[in-house]
Amino acid sequence: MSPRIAITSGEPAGIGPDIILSALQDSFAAQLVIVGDPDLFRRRATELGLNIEVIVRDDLKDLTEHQAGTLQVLPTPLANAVTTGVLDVANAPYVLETLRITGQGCLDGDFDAVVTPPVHKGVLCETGAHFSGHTEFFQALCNSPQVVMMLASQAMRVALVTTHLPLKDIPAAITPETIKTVTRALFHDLKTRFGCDNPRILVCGLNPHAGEDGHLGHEEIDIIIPALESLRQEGMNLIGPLPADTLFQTKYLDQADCVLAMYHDQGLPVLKYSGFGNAVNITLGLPIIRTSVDHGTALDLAGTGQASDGSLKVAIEHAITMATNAQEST
Ligand SMILES: NC(=O)C1=CN([C@@H]2O[C@H](COP(=O)(O)OP(=O)(O)OC[C@H]3O[C@@H](n4cnc5c(N)ncnc54)[C@H](O)[C@@H]3O)[C@@H](O)[C@H]2O)C=CC1
Ligand SMILES: NCC(=O)COP(=O)(O)O
Repeated sequence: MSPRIAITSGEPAGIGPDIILSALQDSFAAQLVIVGDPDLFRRRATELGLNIEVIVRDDLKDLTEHQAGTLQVLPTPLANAVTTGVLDVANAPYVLETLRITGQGCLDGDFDAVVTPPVHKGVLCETGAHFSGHTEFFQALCNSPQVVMMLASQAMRVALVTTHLPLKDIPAAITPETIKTVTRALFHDLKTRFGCDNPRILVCGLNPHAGEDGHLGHEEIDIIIPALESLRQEGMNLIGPLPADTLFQTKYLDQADCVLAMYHDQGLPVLKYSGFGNAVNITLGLPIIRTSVDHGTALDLAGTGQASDGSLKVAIEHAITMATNAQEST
């Protein structure tokens, strides 16, 4: 049976609904179900001039294979009607509820994977919830000890030791234990989910020039090098730490299955420069499959028809492939 993929609506005022409506005009070999408010999609389709049929599915048993040009929606009500492009904190609980329903549905076996269009982290935090990202939300929901954010483009995969942290908190978060648990989770998923038999991981230093032998910072000598050495004793193929400013070149990337960056803005700008709009964000270390887009809510583009659906299509295709592989391996 083809996999059943749940797709959240993302921030309702942003481009999430637009890219869903646009992407689902294509065919996908899966049952796709949107968890969101059907009226949101009907209104946005009208605004965008798209002719797409919104089918309400109150019962998941009624889901069918995706038909291009249709949207099957598991209804979840918004608090307020949406003004396109304008955030409304009253709708933030709706966004969180769609994440809870889809994450729990994956844990319960109702869905084979969840795909998440972008949410607005700021408006979710305004509810008083501490929301730094889907990655951390699903980690908490699944009670997972260690998750890893990994983005993949045609050119490269980039995983992160730390996720959504203020810059000032990063050095303290780079500990031997974090490096080891993140690298083990990455190594495991590269083998089991991405078919890398003996994953080769290129590791960035934290400081400029990877610390320049201790003259530009000590984290490499005190923490990163010993942690990598200990992981090598476990049989992992690790290269580095290398200076992050020169690591992203073909000579090194061609030797590796993934780059491990120490923090968000060390690795992701390079990946996004090479493939913005066509990359996928995958959370590793979860008991469920979760993929996402490589971009944010782009409130400026919502309702204009100018938002690219490329990354969402890649995220859906990755979720289908990962879910199919998981079905075949059981
Ligand atoms: N997966 C997620 O939930 C993510 C959510 N965000 C959130 O999105 C919000 C806005 O973040 P920004 O940094 O402004 O990033 P953004 O990605 O929303 O926008 C950055 C620029 O890229 C353009 N852009 C974004 N997506 C596009 C698309 N699909 N097609 C064409 N152009 C596109 C925008 O118009 C803007 O010029 C923040 O609250 C952030 O936390 C950001 C990244 C990922
Ligand atoms: N820059 C990637 C990003 O912020 C996405 O985070 P998440 O919401 O997938 O955890």
